[in-house]
Amino acid sequence: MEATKPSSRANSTPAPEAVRPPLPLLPQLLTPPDLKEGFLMGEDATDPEQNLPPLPFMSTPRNQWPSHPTAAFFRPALYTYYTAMLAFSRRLLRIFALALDLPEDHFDAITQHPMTNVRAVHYPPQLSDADVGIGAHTDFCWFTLVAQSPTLHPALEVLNANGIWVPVSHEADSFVVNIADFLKLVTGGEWMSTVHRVRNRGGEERYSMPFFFSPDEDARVGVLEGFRREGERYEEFGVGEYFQRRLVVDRRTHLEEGEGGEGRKGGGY
Ligand SMILES: O=C(O)CCC(=O)C(=O)O
Ligand SMILES: [Fe+2]
Repeated sequence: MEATKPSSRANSTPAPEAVRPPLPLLPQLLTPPDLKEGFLMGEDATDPEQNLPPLPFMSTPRNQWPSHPTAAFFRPALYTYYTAMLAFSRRLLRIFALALDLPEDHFDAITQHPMTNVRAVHYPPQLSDADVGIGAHTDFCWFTLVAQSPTLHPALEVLNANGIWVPVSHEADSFVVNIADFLKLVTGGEWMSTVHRVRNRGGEERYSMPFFFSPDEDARVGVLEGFRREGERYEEFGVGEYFQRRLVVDRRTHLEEGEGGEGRKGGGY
């Protein structure tokens, strides 16, 4: 369960400002099914650290920084991380463009003021196998870079093509790179979003800091020319709109949809 899900907006077209609501703290979420707690921050044109031009859909503050004096270190520390991860992600997106036989700057035009999130998450040890840190899902961004704390028992698991859950051990000085829905969408399903989950069953505290990197909220995306199948009709759709739909649809429901179907006319989401 994520505190950011705006459940009351499920049936209404969101006002532009409402697509990405203010980012709340994620306190006291130690209730099943998701056994985790954390702080969420993201792109916010009202935070001077981000140096963003005025953007009409981002005119009210989103990030909610703790104000207690003991937390004074937190905002600069997260911004140091955020700034480095944003630059790194932009470079990685260019590498992915080259890997897709596209000019390296192909995605730059729709990733000018990208939707971004850093989550600083704590997973307490699970007391029961019935609990989960975070249930099976794919991420709805271009890709996610996950820094995870070392635990003897790997807690992050990814689902391979044979339906086997593969544990992802901590490796020093490395990130886990999860390909996510927008890369799946533009490649017509050729690149799959990584299905993953967290089960912290080793008795240790676990911390992770995923960085989620998406296209611009006001961009439109569709299946790339080179990945279209003959005879299929394709449509573009708004990134913010897709994001909103994913926020209000349970992630597990999404996993039941036809793989690679999004972006194809009639595929739906
Ligand atoms: O904590 C992790 O390793 C992954 C977290 C995750 O998948 C998510 O927040 O979407
Ligand atoms: Fe995830």
